[in-house]
Amino acid sequence: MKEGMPLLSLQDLTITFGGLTAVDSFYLDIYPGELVGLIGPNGAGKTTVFNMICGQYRPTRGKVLFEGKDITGMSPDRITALGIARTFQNIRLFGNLSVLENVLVSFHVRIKSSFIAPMLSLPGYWREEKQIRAEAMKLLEAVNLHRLAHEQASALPYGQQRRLEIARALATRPRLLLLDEPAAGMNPQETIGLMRFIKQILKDFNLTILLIEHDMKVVMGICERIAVLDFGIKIAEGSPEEIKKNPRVIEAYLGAEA
Ligand SMILES: Nc1ncnc2c1ncn2[C@@H]1O[C@H](COP(=O)(O)OP(=O)(O)OP(=O)(O)O)[C@@H](O)[C@H]1O
Repeated sequence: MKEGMPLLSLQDLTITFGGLTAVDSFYLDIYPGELVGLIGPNGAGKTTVFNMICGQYRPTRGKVLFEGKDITGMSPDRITALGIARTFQNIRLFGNLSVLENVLVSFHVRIKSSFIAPMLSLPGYWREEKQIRAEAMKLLEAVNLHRLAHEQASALPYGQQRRLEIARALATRPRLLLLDEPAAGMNPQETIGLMRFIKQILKDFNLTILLIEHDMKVVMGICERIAVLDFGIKIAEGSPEEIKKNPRVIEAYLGAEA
């Protein structure tokens, strides 16, 4: 067990839609600097967990604590401002805008969504457009997309669109980054690149990452710890080695295939 306070603590997290309990009393602690995987068969409730962390869904029961603070039921904007960012299963970019413009939009969202901003009128607080552009370019450099800054986003190969999407999430300066199936639709080479990329940003941006992923090579290759959901219930948690040989996990996946 890790020492100190978890960055994110999910406690008894539960949500029902009509008669269906999509997530049932889910507990998970994530510590600063960790890269944790969240896996499970289709429909297990993984994305629903993300939606409850980020404020898209309000849990029926239970709590989301971030840095010890109860953020359950807060608006997505406020949660972003507190330092949680996410990407989606389906890439969400402004395809007709350039790579740079896509990141600029995210910076503007960050400034707008900061609930302290309107109260501050300190000179120099409001960054000039020029400074924001410089910052956006710096971010693109850090994720090695700067050479493509003026390309149209939709013209990028799939793997780079994924990186751009992650760069947009990074523009909000998160402490916690939630990645929803980042390797989906990637070819094997793009997947290897993505794994390196995730490990690199974890370090370079001082992040903590929770990752949903179906590609077991990715999950087993980069996660230190993995939680497994099946029909909304956590059936296992442990190291990749432990998860690989866990009979309940094997059964859940074999059952899903059959
Ligand atoms: N807004 C909603 N209204 C009704 N049911 C929902 C809603 N959101 C999710 N569900 C249901 O909750 C369950 C879990 O869905 P979720 O998308 O979280 O699964 P998942 O593990 O992310 O699946 P996948 O791997 O296929 O993306 C599913 O049965 C889904 O139909």
